[in-house]
Amino acid sequence: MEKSSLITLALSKGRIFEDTVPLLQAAGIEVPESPENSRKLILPTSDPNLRLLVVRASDVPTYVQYGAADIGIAGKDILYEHTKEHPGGLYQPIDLDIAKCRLAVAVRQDFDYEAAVKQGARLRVATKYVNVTREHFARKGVYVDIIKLYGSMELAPLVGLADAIVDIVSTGGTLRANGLVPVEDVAPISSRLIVNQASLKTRAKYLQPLIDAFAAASQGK
Ligand SMILES: Nc1ncnc2c1ncn2[C@@H]1O[C@H](COP(=O)(O)OP(=O)(O)OP(=O)(O)O)[C@@H](O)[C@H]1O
Ligand SMILES: O=P(O)(O)OC[C@H]1O[C@H](OP(=O)(O)OP(=O)(O)O)[C@H](O)[C@@H]1O
Repeated sequence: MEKSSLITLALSKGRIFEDTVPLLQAAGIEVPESPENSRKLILPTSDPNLRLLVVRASDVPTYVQYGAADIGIAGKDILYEHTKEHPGGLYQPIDLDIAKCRLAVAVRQDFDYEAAVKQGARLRVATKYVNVTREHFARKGVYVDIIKLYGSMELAPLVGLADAIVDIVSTGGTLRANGLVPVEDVAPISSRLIVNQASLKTRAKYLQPLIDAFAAASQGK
């Protein structure tokens, strides 16, 4: 097969993979192996022109930006952080309306967030989402010290590492299980299709039909 006809799509395993398979199926593309039952990081599809790269959710924009993948699927939370630090190079044509959740500020049940904000106290906020958090509190005019974490943010207020966290909330179950409450929404989140801008120019013939198929499948959900 001519190399340039092969399209590489980067995505993460778990919820994004699971929500993407039905979109591919709607486009007539089957994925015979899944990251749940295979250790392979490059997965073929029933379309000989399309393969999948299984990478960490936070790494998807990097693979696409550098052209190691032509196209990818990433949460707006990840995209926001990535594009702040590495602007340009990524085209984000479609909101796929999958992996829906929200970014929110949460605190311990016994922490009076409104009072702390009113008093103009300097808040310590733990998060993986440093840029979106800095901008959120700057908009509110609240001074914050941001502590970068890579996961299990819910722990930080429980052990005195932070007054508040900014994290993903969906059902609210994780916050509840840890005695935390959401006090403020930061941004609604869903996943977007992202495309390497150079690939789109040089390989539109192969990429555009796939982008159109994703658009149709996500609208028909
Ligand atoms: N509970 C949830 N419900 C719905 N969508 C979610 C939920 N948690 C995260 N997401 C969305 O799904 C995306 C992928 O989440 P996933 O848990 O697979 O990766 P991650 O653990 O956040 O990232 P990484 O592995 O790079 O640290 C997130 O970027 C977010 O947009
Ligand atoms: O409001 P909820 O429905 O409880 O969802 C929120 C949780 O979901 C995500 O964690 P996930 O389950 O993906 O685990 P991980 O990101 O730590 O792997 C996120 O980091 C929150 O902790």
